[in-house]
Amino acid sequence: MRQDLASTDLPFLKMHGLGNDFVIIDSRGRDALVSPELARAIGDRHRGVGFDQLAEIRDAEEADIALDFWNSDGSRAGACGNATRCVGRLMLDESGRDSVSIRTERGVLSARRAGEEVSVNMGHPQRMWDEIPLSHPVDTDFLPLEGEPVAVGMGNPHAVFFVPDIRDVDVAGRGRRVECDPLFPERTNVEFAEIRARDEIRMRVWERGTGITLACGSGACATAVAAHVRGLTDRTVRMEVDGGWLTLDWREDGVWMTGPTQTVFAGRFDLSFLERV
Ligand SMILES: N[C@H](CCC[C@H](N)C(=O)O)C(=O)O
Repeated sequence: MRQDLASTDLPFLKMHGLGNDFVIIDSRGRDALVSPELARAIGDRHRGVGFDQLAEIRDAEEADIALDFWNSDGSRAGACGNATRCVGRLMLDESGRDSVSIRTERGVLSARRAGEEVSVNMGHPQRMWDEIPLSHPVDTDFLPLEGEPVAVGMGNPHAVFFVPDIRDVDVAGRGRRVECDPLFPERTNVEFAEIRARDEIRMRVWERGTGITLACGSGACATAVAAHVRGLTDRTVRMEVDGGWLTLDWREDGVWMTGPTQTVFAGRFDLSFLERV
């Protein structure tokens, strides 16, 4: 029976960047196949495979590839820095080049080798209330919420709180509440950051549509931008997240993020799994 199904098996790759974990499906040469239902089914850590985000690779005309991102609740994410670095790693290895271009909802991003690690230019941060987006005009440097977070868009919305001691923060409780605050019409990702030095930040994250994750690349970029905007750090910082360390560098051409990537395993979904979706 399984052999009859073999031709309809769907291969995927499980990768992670600092424990921010992804299922990657390569749809080059065919139509996109991921739907909200399929994303939810694969994203279920008990009945499916489980992931923080699903990334679907697609053909692109103006870049080497295009990438679509899905959260485990079936919603779309406009940006996903760590998955961009992971797929960047695949494309750098596949092409043998030092740089590849990746089209995402927020534009064409560039991924480069950085020794054993991968750097991605996540583009310019969005600071206008309607770009992020927020529901009405407010000071994006000090949002009118308890704790006065900074609002930053990196192709997806982020609210960054500065806290004296990260160990005292109820990330799930506060994250869940802020994610759905009416100030954010498309909900928001929520970061909590403790400044350790002008070049070092400790950050924990609650991701929109996913919950607590060990790392969030776009969230790390948003946090570095927010800290610099508030005058707390320089333009280059090292950031410790639950899954390890990233380097963020806010340059003239955008926010560069550098860190490790890892392939966990290659798997296949069989037709019976897909038919249950
Ligand atoms: N983990 C991702 C971000 C996912 C953001 C997603 N939760 C959203 O709805 O915007 C990253 O490395 O940037």
